[in-house]
This record gives sequence, structure tokens and C-alpha cells, in this order.
Amino acid sequence: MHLLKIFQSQSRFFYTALIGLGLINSFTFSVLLLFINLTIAGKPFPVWAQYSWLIFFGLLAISVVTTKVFQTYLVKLTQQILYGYELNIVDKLRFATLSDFQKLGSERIYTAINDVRALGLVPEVMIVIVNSSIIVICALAYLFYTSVTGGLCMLGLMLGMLFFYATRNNVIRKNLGKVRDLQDKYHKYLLDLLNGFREIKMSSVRNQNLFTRFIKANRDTAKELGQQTAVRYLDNELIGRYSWYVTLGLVIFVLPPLLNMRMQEYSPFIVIVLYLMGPLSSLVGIMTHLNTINIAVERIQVVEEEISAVSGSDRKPAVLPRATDRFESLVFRNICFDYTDHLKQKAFTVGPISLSINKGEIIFITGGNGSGKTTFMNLLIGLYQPSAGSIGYNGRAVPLNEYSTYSDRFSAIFTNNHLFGENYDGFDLHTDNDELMQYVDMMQLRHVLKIDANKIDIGLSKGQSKRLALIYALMENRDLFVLDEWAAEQDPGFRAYFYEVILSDLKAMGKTVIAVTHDDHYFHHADRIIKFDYGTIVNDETVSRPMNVAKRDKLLV
Ligand SMILES: Nc1ncnc2c1ncn2[C@@H]1O[C@H](COP(=O)(O)OP(=O)(O)OP(=O)(O)O)[C@@H](O)[C@H]1O
Repeated sequence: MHLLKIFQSQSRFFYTALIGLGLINSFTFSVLLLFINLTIAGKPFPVWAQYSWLIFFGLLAISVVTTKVFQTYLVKLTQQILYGYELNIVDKLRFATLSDFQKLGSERIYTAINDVRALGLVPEVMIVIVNSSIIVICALAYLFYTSVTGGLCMLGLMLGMLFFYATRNNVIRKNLGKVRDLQDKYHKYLLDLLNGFREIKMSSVRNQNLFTRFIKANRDTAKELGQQTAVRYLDNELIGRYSWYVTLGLVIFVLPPLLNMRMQEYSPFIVIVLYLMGPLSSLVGIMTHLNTINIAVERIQVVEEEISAVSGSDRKPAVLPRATDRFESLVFRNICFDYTDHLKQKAFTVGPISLSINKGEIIFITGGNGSGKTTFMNLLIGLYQPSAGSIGYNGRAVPLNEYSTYSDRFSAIFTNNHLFGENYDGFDLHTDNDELMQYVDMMQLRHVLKIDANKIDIGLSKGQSKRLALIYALMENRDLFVLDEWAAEQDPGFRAYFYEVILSDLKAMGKTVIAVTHDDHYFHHADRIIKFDYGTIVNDETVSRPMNVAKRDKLLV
């Protein structure tokens, strides 16, 4: 039923079209049945008997055309829903906060998008269900018209079969649900294998355990359940088909003596039993697909609701406005962020943090492992929303619904930065772009980067990929640079060049840089050093930065 509501919500003509198809086909199938029985009984068609062949083929043509029109409408509607769901999930996802996205888990998103594909089965399933059910109803009605007792017998038999199938189908659905849960976990293990390939290769125990205890165990259980389900389905089909032959036998051998019927009276029963065989087996056969669709719809809904809840679509601006004002100052007022465990209990709190950052400052963030540096950076750039406190940008408090535009003020390079395979930023990536080539030279990558067709090849070492990320950051032309251990992967020569040349160049360009670093050897190149411990700032001091021009010139050679 839920599926029907989804279709109606997408097209207000859906129920009308469904009822239209139902009425036309009910009429067609009833008349066809009447034709068959009258022919067997040797009676003429009650109206326009001389044109009966025309009526027969005319009705068939109407039914084919109606079904074809409905089918095409349904296919279009299904594809619209299918692609709509896909885009909707991705669209909502991009407005989720980072912490909510991390809680959701990427494997859930992958499987939800896979589930959406199951909706492609809807047109076939719906046409079979509508047409087969109409034939069954028409045949039953005709039987009642012929003989109430016979009709009651047949109805009783069908209800019995329906109960039998419904009970068996419950078990099948539960099994399919379990298979689907196993699929979620399987995706998770696969992501571990693909993302942690190096780590897997480095431990034969880990390698073996991942395969045997997780992937293989998961697939074995799924296979077992899959086999049970397939056997049950086939048993259903087999039982359905043969019980119908048994019904035919009862109609031929038991019904006539029991009800004292003559051949002319019970021949309609035989015709109807034969007439129903095809639709009934189609209905039983389509149950597999129907179950798959229902499970997929349930799962998509759950994931969609979860994504809706975290995406804050109410906070989503229709069009993201670009940040145009230049940076002057930023103030953190008692900002806190709570990490919660699976019971929603506070596990770790970063904050309260109060500080101010002014234009042109070079700030180094230091502190031991787990002291809260990354969390602070994520709060600073608006990826995490604080649980308490407020951020002031250029003297104005930033409301939650402006976080996405607030984030637009920063160019951030994370510890595990990701370079995109496509030019999503729309940069001008051609060798005749002087600005680009100036930054390429600044990063000493002129002979390393392959710049071609408005793209830059991303097959680079970690250090080089961070340099390319800095080129992109420069091309974004934002005022605030946030770098998380950027220099850690650079060779000693380039690291020195970064602290001694690049940072001062950024400052000269009017940039404000906030960088997490452990390179205490270069701390004197900062204007300020902020130290974190146990989630709070324990030291915030201004440093004087000596200008060593001779050394700078040497590094630039
Ligand atoms: N996703 C998370 N879920 C729960 N707690 C977390 C999560 N991420 C971080 N924490 C907690 O927050 C604390 C601070 O983490 P954070 O990553 O900000 O520290 P850090 O100083 O950047 O550490 P490192 O230098 O090791 O990256 C950690 O000690 C941890 O207890």
C-alpha cells in the first residue's frame, strides 16, 4: 500500500489511471470469459451475435492499448521516482553536518542507493498484479453468476491458498530482510578491504580474519538464507500449480456427483480453472519481486528519514550565496562540542573555547594526541556545529543556518586530504593561466604536474598532493587558510621552504593562516601559538618572528 501512496504522491493521476486500467481490463476479461463459455456451450453471443468476432478482437485491442499506455506511464513514473530518490538522498546528504555524516556511515548510503534500483521492478510487478487480480475477480464473479455453490467452493479454496501463501511469504520476507542486513555489513567489510588494502596486506592474521571470519561468514549466511528463500519460492510455485491441477481433478471427478451436475453445468468450472491457471501462477511468481521492492522501500525510507533528520533541510538555503565580504576578525565565545557514545552519553567535550583571530595572523595550533586540535579546527571552519557558545565573524554572530556560507570563507586542507578527480570548482586549469602557473612554481611542481584538458592528474605522492591542494586553495582566493599538519608529509627542504617562505608569502597576500603543527623547530615563524590539552586552550601566546631575508633568498633559489 505504501508503494501506491508513493506513486500517487508523484502523479495525481496515478489512482485514476490504475482504476481506469482495472475497469477496462475487467470488462474485457469478463467478456472474453463469456465468449469462451458460450462457445463451449454452443450458444451465440447475446448481443450483435453476427459481429461477435469483431467484439472479441476489438476488446482485445482496447485492452492491449490500455495496458500499453498504462505500462509506459508507469515506466516513466517509476524512473522519475527512482532517479528522484537517488538525487534526493545525495542532495540531502550534502547538507548534513560532518558529525552527523560520520554517525550515519558511508556504507549505509551506498546500500540505500543500491536499494533504489529495486524500484525498477515496479512496472512489471504492478502490471502483473493488476491484470492477474482482475482476471481472478472476473472469473470468480462469473462462477458465482453460474453457480453460487461452485463459486463459494472456489472462493473458499482461493482464500485457503491465500492464507497459505501469506504465512509462507512472512517467513520469506523475514529472510529477505536478514539478507539485506547482511548486505549492509558486507559493504562495510568491502570498504574496509578497499580503503585499508595496505593495512590488510601488512598482516596475514588480519587478512585471514577479515576474509574468513567476516566476509566469508557473512556471505555463507547470506547464501544459506538465499537458498532457503529461493527453495521456498519455488515450492510455492510448485504447490500453487499442482494444487490447481488437483482443483481441476476435483471439478472433473468430485463436483458433478456431489452437486448432481450435468456436463453443461460444470463445463464453465473447468474453463475457469484453466483460465485462472496462468494469472495465479504469475501472481505467485511475482511475489519475489514484490518482496524485494517492499523491503527496499522500507529501507530507503529509514535511511531517507535519518538523512532528513541530520541534513537539516529546513536550514538548507535554496541557493548558496557566495561569501563576498573580506575577512577582518573572528571570535569564539565559549564554544563547546560534545562527542557522544552510542547511548547518547557525553564521551568527550572540547571547550569551552574563547578566542579571537584577526586578519593577517599566522597561528600555529599545537597539543598532544587527542587534545582537541582537529575538533577545534572543524568547529572553526563550521564543519561541526557547537553544542554551546557562538561564533562571531566580522563582528556579527553566525546563525546555524548560515554555517554553509560561513564555511565558504575558509580554504581547508585536512591531514588526510582528498583531491577530486574532476574539476568541481570550475578552475581555469590550463598552462596559459598565469595565476595557476605562478602557484605551481610557488609549490615547485612545474615539472611534476600533468595539466591537460582543464584537469590536473592526481597520481601524486602524499606530499605533492598536499602541495596541489594548496595550489587549489590559493585559486579559491579566500582569506582564511586552515592547514592540518600540512608540512608533515613534505621533505625537510620543502618543509623549511613552507615555514620560511610560503607562510610569509601568504601573510603578504593578506591571508590569515591557522595551522596545526608539531614542527616546534619552526614555531618562531608564527605570530601566535595556541596550545590545546584535554579539549581546552591551555596556552595562547604571541611570538616575535625574526625576518631572515638571507635564508629566504637561499630557499627561493
Ligand atoms: N568521532 C569521535 N567520536 C567520539 N569521540 C571522538 C571522536 N573524534 C574525537 N573524539 C574524542 O575527542 C578527542 C579529541 O580529538 P581530536 O581529534 O580533536 O584530537 P587531536 O588533538 O586532533 O588528536 P590527534 O593529534 O591525535 O589527531 C579525542 O581524544 C577523542 O576522545
